[in-house]
Amino acid sequence: MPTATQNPTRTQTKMSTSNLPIEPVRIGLVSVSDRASSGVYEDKGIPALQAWLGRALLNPITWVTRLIPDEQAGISAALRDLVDAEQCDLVLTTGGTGPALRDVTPEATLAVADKEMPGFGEQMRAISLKFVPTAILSRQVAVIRGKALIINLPGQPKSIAETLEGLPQANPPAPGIFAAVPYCLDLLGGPYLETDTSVCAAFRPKSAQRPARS
Ligand SMILES: Nc1ncnc2c1ncn2[C@@H]1O[C@H](COP(=O)(O)OP(=O)(O)OP(=O)(O)O)[C@@H](O)[C@H]1O
Ligand SMILES: Nc1nc2c(c(=O)[nH]1)N[C@H]1C(S)=C(S)[C@@H](COP(=O)(O)O)O[C@H]1N2
Repeated sequence: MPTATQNPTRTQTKMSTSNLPIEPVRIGLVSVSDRASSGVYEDKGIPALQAWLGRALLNPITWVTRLIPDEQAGISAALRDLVDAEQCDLVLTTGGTGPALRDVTPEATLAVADKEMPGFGEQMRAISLKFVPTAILSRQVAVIRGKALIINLPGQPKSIAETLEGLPQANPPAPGIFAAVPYCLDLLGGPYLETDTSVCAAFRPKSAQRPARS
């Protein structure tokens, strides 16, 4: 069932030292799973995405969620709806990126793309190899549609934090992909994403940084 909900932990408008309010963000979440969508097992994809993003982001978040089967036309339709009608700034999918016959999330994502962003898939596979040797089986992609960034993540619920957060404390550090998402949204004219640096330090060039909050 389509749903749009507010992040209960970050609803009030906060002010920065520079007096700019923290901007709200609309995030679409799509869990692609034949078994979770038909009730064979409970969906853990959307809760895992909300848990990580709710920890990482200071912005008030409106979630728009979809739990759907591995059907290419349905996945593309959900992505178009989340970007074009629901006006999501960022859309994350989980599941359906592997080599199995029914894994078609990358094809469905590329079908709605204005531009491809290959760096995200490259970095996710590089990070994931530090967790599992089967990381190379994920064909995950990221694309721009309109002013929104759409990113595929693997279906295994633990892979969500692994790929978004990476291993920033490792030597050498392995940055997760989310560090690059705030500046990507800046370049698309989206909301200014602010992160809890203990979870994920957003990287922006100095010229794009706003004063830090106290
Ligand atoms: N949405 C989900 N909720 C809970 N667990 C999941 C979810 N998606 C995947 N998993 C777990 O991760 C494993 C690997 O995910 P994968 O996407 O390959 O599943 P799958 O074999 O394609 O099946 P399905 O599409 O029915 O979830 C699954 O076997 C399941 O244990
Ligand atoms: N970080 C991370 N990446 C991962 C995994 C994982 O557990 N953690 N699982 C891999 C496996 S086993 C598969 S088959 C592919 C594709 O998974 P999907 O079809 O569920 O999207 O993602 C890979 N990438």
